[in-house]
Amino acid sequence: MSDTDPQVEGSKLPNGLNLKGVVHVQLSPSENVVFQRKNDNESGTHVGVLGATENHFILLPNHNDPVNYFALDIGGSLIKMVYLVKNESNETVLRFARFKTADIHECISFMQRKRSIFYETVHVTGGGAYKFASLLEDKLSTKITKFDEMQCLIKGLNFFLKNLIDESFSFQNDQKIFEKSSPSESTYPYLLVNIGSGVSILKVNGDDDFDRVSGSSMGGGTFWGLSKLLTGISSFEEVLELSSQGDNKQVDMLVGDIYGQGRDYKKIGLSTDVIASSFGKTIMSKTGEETPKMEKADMLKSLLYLVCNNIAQIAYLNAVRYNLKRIYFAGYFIRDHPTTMRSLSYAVNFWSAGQIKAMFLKHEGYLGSMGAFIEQKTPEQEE
Ligand SMILES: Nc1ncnc2c1ncn2[C@@H]1O[C@H](COP(=O)(O)OP(=O)(O)O)[C@@H](O)[C@H]1O
Ligand SMILES: CC(C)(COP(=O)(O)O)[C@@H](O)C(=O)NCCC(=O)O
Repeated sequence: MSDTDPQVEGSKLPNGLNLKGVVHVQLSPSENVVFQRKNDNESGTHVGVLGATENHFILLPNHNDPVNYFALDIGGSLIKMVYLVKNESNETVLRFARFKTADIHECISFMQRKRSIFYETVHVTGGGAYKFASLLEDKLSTKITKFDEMQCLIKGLNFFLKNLIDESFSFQNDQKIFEKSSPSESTYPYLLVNIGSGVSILKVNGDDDFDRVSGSSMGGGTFWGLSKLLTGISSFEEVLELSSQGDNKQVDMLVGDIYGQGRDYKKIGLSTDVIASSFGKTIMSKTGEETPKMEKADMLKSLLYLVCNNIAQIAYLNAVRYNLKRIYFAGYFIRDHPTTMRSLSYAVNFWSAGQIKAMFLKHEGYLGSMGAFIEQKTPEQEE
């Protein structure tokens, strides 16, 4: 285990969560599986193949109140859960779990099994807060408090940035370059690009001050859906693994394929190996010739580039539109996956000629659920 230095001195949120001395703990993969199974004492419906975030937990050494808290972000693809438990040493820890939205019953059983503690309400955000409200209230016999998904994303992101050292990093030459991420006034404004099933783009001006400035339907759902259709693979982890072994040049039409091998289109700054047309090689066969057979890995690499390049370009254009120099990419799509982070970083750097920085987050997939966890009921919601 490796601890980071506590950064917050004695803040206590209105909901009673004592954040003094918050410590971020990262487990090695083997420790993590044992840890999760041993402490949860269950077969591990949500454990499966873990995302990067489930290899962490956050220790709240000064929070001694009874532990009674769950928060959910129910999106188009996945349910992300943040919950508080006591560990073997009776310390309070914040933990992270995910379920497929389509398997919401597994999430509900997980919460039912932890029913030894009483909770007055469950904080829920994302579209599923509305879609599944009565199911959750019914099965959990508790009240659901709904929170706005965009508001929760910002709350969660600012919480992580303020309370954890090493939350945010850039990805340069395949290395994570961590920033001391205590946000000062100069952190704002920034752009948040949340890549979930779809993409939401928010300009964040301050702690609670933001506008959703753009979005795109070409997001994580698109990549995952087309990957399934192209390859028949039904595990997202397998898709990511295979994509990193692929060679997109077998599938994409490059500038050099159009201008002649090795030739750049210098006048407009396009080098020979720039993708001219994603998936373009598929249509380069002569009349009467069969469409060339493509390897799964190569198609997946090409598809990942297509989706990442498109998102990065829209992000870049919005950053220029609002004169922003820093873009945080988040959402469960990223999965700490080097090819994804490399591709988003490369594209932002390419389009902005190095003027705009792509940033990533350790808790990339849990901004909304963390936000819902710390969010408070407003007087309107009480009524
Ligand atoms: N194990 C997984 N199963 C399904 N999708 C996954 C998985 N891991 C990562 N993803 C990606 O994450 C996306 C969902 O991201 P998320 O931020 O949870 O969005 P949403 O809130 O819409 O569910 C999926 O569309 C897919 O691209
Ligand atoms: C509707 C959503 C906010 C839902 O969030 P998600 O479950 O995808 O995380 C998101 O999918 C989105 O912003 N889609 C893009 C819509 C658009 O601006 O074109």
